Amino acid sequence: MPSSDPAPGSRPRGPWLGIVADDVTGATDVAAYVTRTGESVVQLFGVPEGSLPEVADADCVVVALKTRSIAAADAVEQSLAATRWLESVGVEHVYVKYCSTFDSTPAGNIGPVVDAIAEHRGAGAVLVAPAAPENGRTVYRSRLFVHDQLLAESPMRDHPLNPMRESDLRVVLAEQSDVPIAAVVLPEVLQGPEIVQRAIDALADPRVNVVADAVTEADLGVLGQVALRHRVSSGSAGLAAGIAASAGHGDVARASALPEPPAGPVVVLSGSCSSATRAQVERFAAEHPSFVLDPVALDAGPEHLMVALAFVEEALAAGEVPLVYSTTDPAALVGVQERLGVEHAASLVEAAVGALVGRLVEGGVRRVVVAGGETSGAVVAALGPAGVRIGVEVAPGVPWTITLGDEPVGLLLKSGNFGGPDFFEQAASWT
Ligand SMILES: Nc1ncnc2c1ncn2[C@@H]1O[C@H](COP(=O)(O)OP(=O)(O)O)[C@@H](O)[C@H]1O
Ligand SMILES: O=C(O)[C@@H](O)C(=O)COP(=O)(O)O
Repeated sequence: MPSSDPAPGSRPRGPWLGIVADDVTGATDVAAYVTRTGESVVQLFGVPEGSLPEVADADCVVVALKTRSIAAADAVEQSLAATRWLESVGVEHVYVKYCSTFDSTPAGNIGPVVDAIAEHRGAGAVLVAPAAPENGRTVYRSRLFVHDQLLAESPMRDHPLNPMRESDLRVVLAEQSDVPIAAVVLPEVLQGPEIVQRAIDALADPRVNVVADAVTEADLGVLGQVALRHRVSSGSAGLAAGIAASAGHGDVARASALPEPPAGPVVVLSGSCSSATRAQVERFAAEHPSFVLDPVALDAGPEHLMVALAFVEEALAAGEVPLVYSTTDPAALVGVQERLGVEHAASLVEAAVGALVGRLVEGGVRRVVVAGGETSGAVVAALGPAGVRIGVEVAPGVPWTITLGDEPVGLLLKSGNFGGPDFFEQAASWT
């Protein structure tokens, strides 16, 4: 039987919504969406050791993990640890945030993580709703669209780590999960939460993952009302905002008074090879000093990284906003991956970006713009903040974040496919 949570209504004290996000940019995306609804949101990197003062005052806590592309068993273990921690601070609903393009492989990690958290919390039905219409992700008849293309026909089919070659989410999920899969289709969603809930209640299986259609924010509002009746739900930032809005206790004034990043030198780092980022890199590199980080050269020894660092320091000294990127097109990427191995190539880039950002922040950089989820994970791991406050959005789902602690740094962590062609310019000239 689906298990029910306390009904939405008066404002709870302390965090009521806990989000386990499978990468760092996905976490900032969902944090921004929930922030918009007037809830106060704190984003943490990993599971904290003890309590944090910022958490007690928050309505929503997002735990950003880096579990999207690791072994499923590790992803499950970390996600359960995050869930337990969120439960320890009192959250009522646990939301599993994954990519709006359902980034995963037959080994996981969406299915294994959703199933493990659902089992841990004794959940019955879990919504699986990755739609994020504002960023062009819609789900109809369980097929995921990226703007006007089916997922499997979109640039996601060439993703470096998880090429998505199937658009029917029931098929994708069935490869990763033994739990029965059902669908809630748009005509049901359009009839409102009671009809959706009735459809779920009519399902024979006590434990079921329910792929839910949604093509508008209003659809996600309906699903949000349904999700609030359950202990666990899952999707991208879209459904999380639907849940937060449906809870109905957001403080609208708070959403319009968000913090700005600290002033100071800016660098742009890009390890994303997604199509949106490629266009952003091309445009920014035409106007600003830029350095190509080459995994093959990184593999040859430390010199390439030293050259990159010197290049950036020189540009900063000249008052420029430098760009360092490994961003490349699908054909070149395949060439590098065949030569070095997918994981080794990625880890070379990520280690280099991490090493660079550590030195640059030590040297006084106060705003770091990063493209790519895994790449952002490497940046955060290198800088090591416990968490961030959520600031103003530069593009939908891409907010400035400000590190907690004494010497705040502004981090703008961009999911690969987010932002328009001028995104880096917008970020670099942000006042
Ligand atoms: N030139 C390259 N060759 C091989 N791998 C690369 C290259 N550039 C980036 N990568 C790797 O590709 C992955 C891109 O993923 P990510 O940073 O999450 O970007 P996105 O958000 O676009 O998915 C990272 O692991 C990164 O290290
Ligand atoms: O849901 C989304 O699309 C994003 O929040 C996200 O997770 C994107 O992943 P990356 O492109 O790997 O950052």
